[in-house]
Amino acid sequence: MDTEKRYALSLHGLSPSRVENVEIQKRRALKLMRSKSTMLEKYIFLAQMRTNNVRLFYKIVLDELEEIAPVIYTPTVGTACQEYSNIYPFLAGPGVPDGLYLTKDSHANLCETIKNYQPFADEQFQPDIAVISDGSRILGLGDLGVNGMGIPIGKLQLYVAGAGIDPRKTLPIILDLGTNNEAFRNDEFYLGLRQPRPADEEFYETVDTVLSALRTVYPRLMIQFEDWSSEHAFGLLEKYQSKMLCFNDDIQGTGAVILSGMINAIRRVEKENKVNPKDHRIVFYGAGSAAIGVARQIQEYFSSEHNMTEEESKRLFWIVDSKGMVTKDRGDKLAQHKVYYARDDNQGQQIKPLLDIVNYVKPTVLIGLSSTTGAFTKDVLERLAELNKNPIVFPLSNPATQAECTFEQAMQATNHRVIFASGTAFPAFTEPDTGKKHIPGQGNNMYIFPGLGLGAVLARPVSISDRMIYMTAKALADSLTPEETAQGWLYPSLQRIRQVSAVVATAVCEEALAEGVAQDTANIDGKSHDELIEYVSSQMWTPVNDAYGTSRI
Ligand SMILES: NC(=O)C1=CN([C@@H]2O[C@H](COP(=O)(O)OP(=O)(O)OC[C@H]3O[C@@H](n4cnc5c(N)ncnc54)[C@H](OP(=O)(O)O)[C@@H]3O)[C@@H](O)[C@H]2O)C=CC1
Ligand SMILES: CC(=O)C(=O)O
Ligand SMILES: [Mg+2]
Repeated sequence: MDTEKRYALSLHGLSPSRVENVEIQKRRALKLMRSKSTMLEKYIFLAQMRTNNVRLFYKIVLDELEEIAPVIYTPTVGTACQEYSNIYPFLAGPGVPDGLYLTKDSHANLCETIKNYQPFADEQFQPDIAVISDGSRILGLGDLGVNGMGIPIGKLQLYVAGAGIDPRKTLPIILDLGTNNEAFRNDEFYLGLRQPRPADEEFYETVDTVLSALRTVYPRLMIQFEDWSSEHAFGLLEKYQSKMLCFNDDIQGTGAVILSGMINAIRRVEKENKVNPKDHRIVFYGAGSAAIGVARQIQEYFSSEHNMTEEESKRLFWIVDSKGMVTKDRGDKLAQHKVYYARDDNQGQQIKPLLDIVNYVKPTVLIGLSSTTGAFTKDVLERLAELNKNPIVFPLSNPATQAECTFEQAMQATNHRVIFASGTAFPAFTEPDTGKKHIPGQGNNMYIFPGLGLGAVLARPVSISDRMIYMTAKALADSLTPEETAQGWLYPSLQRIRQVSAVVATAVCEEALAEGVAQDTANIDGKSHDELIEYVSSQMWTPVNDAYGTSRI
């Protein structure tokens, strides 16, 4: 802050005399952050910086996204959530809320409680996007109750960094309905309700009340459901998808991002190994919200782009859950979301070990969304490499501790032939003999949700259709530069995240216009594709053009 401003605001004499620009502030902050010995300490340091100096925080996040994303997002956000009740008092500054905490008791004056989250007391800055979780399935770490707040916060930080949503227009929400995590309920430091989660009737009624209140207070709000257990994730999506502006990131965002990487992997093996796309056989290890969401998107791709009938495209998938391969005649009552993909051609065979399933199916693609560390063993990976010149292996569970295998394990077991993407970024792998360096893909919904949200905010469709989600996947797949494609990458460089989000947001606007459901058409209708990308990009908030949230120095 310059000297004149200090006088104007009566802040003169309250800080050292030197007036600094944001570049030197950034260098100092990075030096301090890098000196921290653990990732959690870095997380706490950055959370404090966000409270004290939002502008500097986002300058650093944007400029150094590849270094900072693993701190504010997966994997460290997983540790932060596990520790949230222990670190919470040291994260935000006094009087600066980090998000909106709702319980059933807030009901009496719900709208007032929602309005009470006003870090920016200005009509102009009403929230555009809320990310809401009930903390029941936080990454692959299970029920973390109120500690799950780290997830909505982290996702919204990526909305700002990735798609230029103004931080003043973001609303992180945790709906604290208790927790079934007994260790937390017995922990003296746990900050949430110490009661078991309610039965379904009360659950759906409470969520309904909260969503109605949110929409009453902020009628333009887009709501992202995040990390709700699969038991409820599908039910909520089905109930609200066509009724309000919302989507489920774990089902739809993940579906789109993985389809996108899969399109590029399929193109690669078609070009290099002449594998006919229709000959793919895809095993999903895990059958929860993420796996089924991904399967649905990939199926849509085969139906739309490869003219397969629904029955043909459905038969490309074998789904595996904790009891083994999902079949119609397994003898247990399948959860509703598993029924569609349950096989009926297994001739009575029920197979459980993954290696046996691989031998039975002979897959070209193995996708992990099971939160089961190390499930893709050396034997499994070696067998895939025998079956395929370039096996496609996506261990997508988060954080890295839950991943089905590491990049190094996949490279070693396949003689460096694997086509790979994981949910949390793994380090690059260097071939010991040749020194050739391989960069793994990161199949994480962070490539989709920021652009999807920005597109929804700009076009304000009545609701988010399945086709819009599908179009984001195609746009992301086509967003790679020729250099990125030549290197065999499945996803674009994170450094280009804003360009990529502009392309994704444009796809949403175009599809909303095509479907005739866009409500804010004045600025987007009648523009060419390139003009629309330019317009979308021009709407992104940047920390350098805005003095908001600067510190006192
Ligand atoms: N990369 C990305 O962008 C994303 C990654 N994810 C990750 O996906 C994972 C799963 O999320 P979600 O689907 O919501 O979670 P769920 O807990 O609903 O699903 C987990 C699934 O894995 C199955 N499973 C558990 N143990 C085994 C086992 N030993 N063998 C085979 N299957 C097993 C479960 O079986 P059963 O049904 O029998 O219990 C269940 O179907 C999480 O780690 C999450 O972080 C999620 C969203 C995005
Ligand atoms: C990335 C994400 O949304 C998850 O792991 O749940
Ligand atoms: Mg999630």
